[in-house]
Amino acid sequence: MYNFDEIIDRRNTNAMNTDGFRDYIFKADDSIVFPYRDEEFIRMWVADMEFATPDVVIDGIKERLEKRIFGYTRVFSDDYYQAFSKWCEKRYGWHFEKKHLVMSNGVIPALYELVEYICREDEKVLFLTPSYAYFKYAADHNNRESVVSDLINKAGRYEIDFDDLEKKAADDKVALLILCNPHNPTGRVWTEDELQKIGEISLRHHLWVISDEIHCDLLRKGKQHIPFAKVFPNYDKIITCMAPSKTFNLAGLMISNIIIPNEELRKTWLSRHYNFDNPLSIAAAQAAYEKGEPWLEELRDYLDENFRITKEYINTHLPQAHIEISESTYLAWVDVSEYFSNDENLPLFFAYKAGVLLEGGSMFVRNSDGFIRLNLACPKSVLKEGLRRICEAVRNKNEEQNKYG
Ligand SMILES: Cc1ncc(COP(=O)(O)O)c(C/N=C2\CONC2=O)c1O
Repeated sequence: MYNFDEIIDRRNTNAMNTDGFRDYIFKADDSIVFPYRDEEFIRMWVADMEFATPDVVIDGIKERLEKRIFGYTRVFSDDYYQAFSKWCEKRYGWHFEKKHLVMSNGVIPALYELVEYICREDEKVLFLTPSYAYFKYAADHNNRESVVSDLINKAGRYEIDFDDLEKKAADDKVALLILCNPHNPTGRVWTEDELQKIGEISLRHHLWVISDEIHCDLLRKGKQHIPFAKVFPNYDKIITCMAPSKTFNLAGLMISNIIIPNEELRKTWLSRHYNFDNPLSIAAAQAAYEKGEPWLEELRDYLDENFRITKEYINTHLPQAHIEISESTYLAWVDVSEYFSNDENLPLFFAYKAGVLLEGGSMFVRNSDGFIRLNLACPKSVLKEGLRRICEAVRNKNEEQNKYG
């Protein structure tokens, strides 16, 4: 019913995806001159999608536009809470109180604020690696120390080293665990047993836990998301971050749901946070939660097929690479270490040699050398061209190496 094969021109939309890659991936290094015009790149890097947001969301925005006044706005009406809370109850069997919900213009801005509100200046932030780099930046921004616990890669399935996590959590100065649930970049969907163990460690060491669940709606068919707070309903030091931004391709509308059950922390948030919201974003998010489910289910089918295509193609054309189908997200995590030395700048190699923009290597804090992360949320025709270019560039590199030693 929905056309995910449509190629949509994003030029002249101020999109990070098309216009921000030199700054973000290559640190605005003007000495790098690529043999590709910007529009010739296949873009598989930043985590937003090449698909139009659902028609029901656009209709919701249009309906609000027709009210024609866009003054100071906040989520006052019960409608928004009803839409989002019903979404969580239906899809995750999880209920939270209306007074616990606060709004943020992004999960990352929320992390930046919450690290400051939760951690004293000499306290530390703990998270699992490889990691989305902004978990570290949230600590750095607040001059709080980061402590990391490396995930263990068991033949492509990442698992938590609970002994190491416990050891790090036992440090009296570690005050906060930022949990990525589901996990970016490995795609893991944590099981109830894993969440139980994480929670037991957190409670034993009196940690605050921010459970960043921004990817929770984008699971492979058959997988089930479990909100961390659902496993520990009586522990009020858990903050849950969810949003329509990844699910419905709305990241530019800057609206996220932050659930803070702890009264004191919520009071701090409400007194310190700039507590106004964009009226068009509220309308978009509410429409998404009320009417977006059919689109989401078709999107999930499309992404599942994109993962199948990607695994098959890489297994065929790069036999020494290793890829497992991610349990969640639209991000494939590919081990290409057999083809590269550890110090290779993978994003630079693939941008220059393949005309593909991707993230990888040291962009995920640590425990990620030799890996590339591919955004598969694009039309199949674009995906296939990107995979063709990636594999051809690696094969050519290999042939050159074999020829010249
Ligand atoms: C785990 C996680 N949390 C938060 C965010 C961003 O939240 P926002 O501030 O947009 O609400 C992202 C986006 N991840 C991205 C964005 O580009 N590349 C990534 O891996 C994410 O992966």
